[in-house]
Amino acid sequence: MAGITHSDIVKAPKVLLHDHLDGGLRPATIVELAAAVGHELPAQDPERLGAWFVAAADSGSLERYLETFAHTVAVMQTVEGLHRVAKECALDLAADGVVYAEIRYAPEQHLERGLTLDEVVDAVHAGFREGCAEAAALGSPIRIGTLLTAMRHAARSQEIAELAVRYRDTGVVGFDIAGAEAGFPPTRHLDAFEYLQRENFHFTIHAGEAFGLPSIWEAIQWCGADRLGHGVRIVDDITTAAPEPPVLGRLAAYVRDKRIPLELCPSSNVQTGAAASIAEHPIKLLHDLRFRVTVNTDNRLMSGTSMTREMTLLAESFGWGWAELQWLTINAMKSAFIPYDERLVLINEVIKPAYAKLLG
Ligand SMILES: O=c1[nH]cnc2c1ncn2[C@H]1C[C@H](O)[C@@H](CO)O1
Ligand SMILES: [Zn+2]
Repeated sequence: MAGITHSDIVKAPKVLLHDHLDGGLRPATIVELAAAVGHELPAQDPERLGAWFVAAADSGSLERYLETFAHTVAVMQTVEGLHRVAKECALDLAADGVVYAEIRYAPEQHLERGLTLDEVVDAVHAGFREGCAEAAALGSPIRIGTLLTAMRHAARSQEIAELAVRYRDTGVVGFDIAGAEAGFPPTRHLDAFEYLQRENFHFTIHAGEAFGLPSIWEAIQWCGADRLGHGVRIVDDITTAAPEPPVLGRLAAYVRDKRIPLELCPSSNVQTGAAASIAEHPIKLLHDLRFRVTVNTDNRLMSGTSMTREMTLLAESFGWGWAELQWLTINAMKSAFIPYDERLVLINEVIKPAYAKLLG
C-alpha cells in the first residue's frame, strides 16, 4: 500500500538500533547547557543552531561531519547535562513512536570536567530511567538499552569494553566502536572484541560507511561483530547488470546467509557521501535481496531527522507501505541485543498487533 504519510507512520511502533546520544540533542537544550558551562556556539537561536548542525554535517565527508560533535560533547560533561540529554532523548523517541531503542555514546568523551567513567554511565542511565518513566506515564512506553562506544582513533577500547560488561545487568546491552573509519580498522581493537566474545557479550562495529569491504570483512571475520553499523558498502561486493539478476560476492553472500543485521542510516549516509541520495540509497537493493536490513537515524540533530522521517523518506522514494515498514521493524527487533524472549514479547505483543491493524 503506497502513500502512507508522516502522520500515519509516527503512530506505528518503531525500533531503533543505531542512534548516538551526542547526536540527538534538542537545539534549545544545547543553548541552555552551553550558557551554563560557558561554551561558545556557532548560533544562539535554537532554530538557527539546528539548521547550522544540519548544514555543517552536510559536507560529503565523515571527518567533517564528526567535527560538529564538538558542540554537543562540550555540553555533556556534567551529571546534569548528561542526565537531561538522556531524559529528553527518551521523551523525544517515545513521542516519535519508538518502542525500543539502543542508544550509544562514548563515555571516554565525557570526562573533561572531572567525571569518572562510572559517573558518566550512571548519569545517562538515571536520565533514561526518568525519561522512560515519564514517557510511560504519558501513554508512550519505550524501552531503552545503551551501547558503550569506544573511539576508534583512541586507545581505550579494552577499558570501555570492561565498563560495558560491568554494567551489563544495569542497562548496557552492547558495545561499539565509532569515529573516523579510514586509517582506523576494526582490528586495531581486536583485544577488546576478543574479551567481549569470551564474556558472551554483544557488539556492533561501525564498518562500511566511509571505508569499504576490508573494514566490513575485518569487523565480521576478525572481530566477530554481531551487527554492522551502517555496512552500506557491502553493495561493493554485489554486481548488478540488469536485466541479469544481481550476483553476490563471497563476503556479501556470507553477510546475507548469516543474517548479519545492517544498521542502515539513509539520511546520514547522504550527508557523509556514502550514498548519492535517498532514492539511490542501496537500501532498496539490499531489501530486495532480503539482507537483514534495519533503518536508523544515526544522529537526529545532525540530520534533522527522526525514525518517522527516515521511514517516510523510504515510503516516498520506493513506494514502501506497511508491509515493508513492519518487515524493517521486526528485523530490527530480532537483531536487538536484549534477550531473545524479551525481543519476542515486543514482536508478538506490541509490533505485530499494531501493524496487523495498519495492514487492515
Ligand atoms: O556515523 C558515524 N560514523 C562514525 N562515527 C560516528 C557516527 N556518528 C557519530 N559518530 C561518532 C561521534 C560521536 O561523538 C561518537 C559517539 O557517539 O560517535
Ligand atoms: Zn553511527
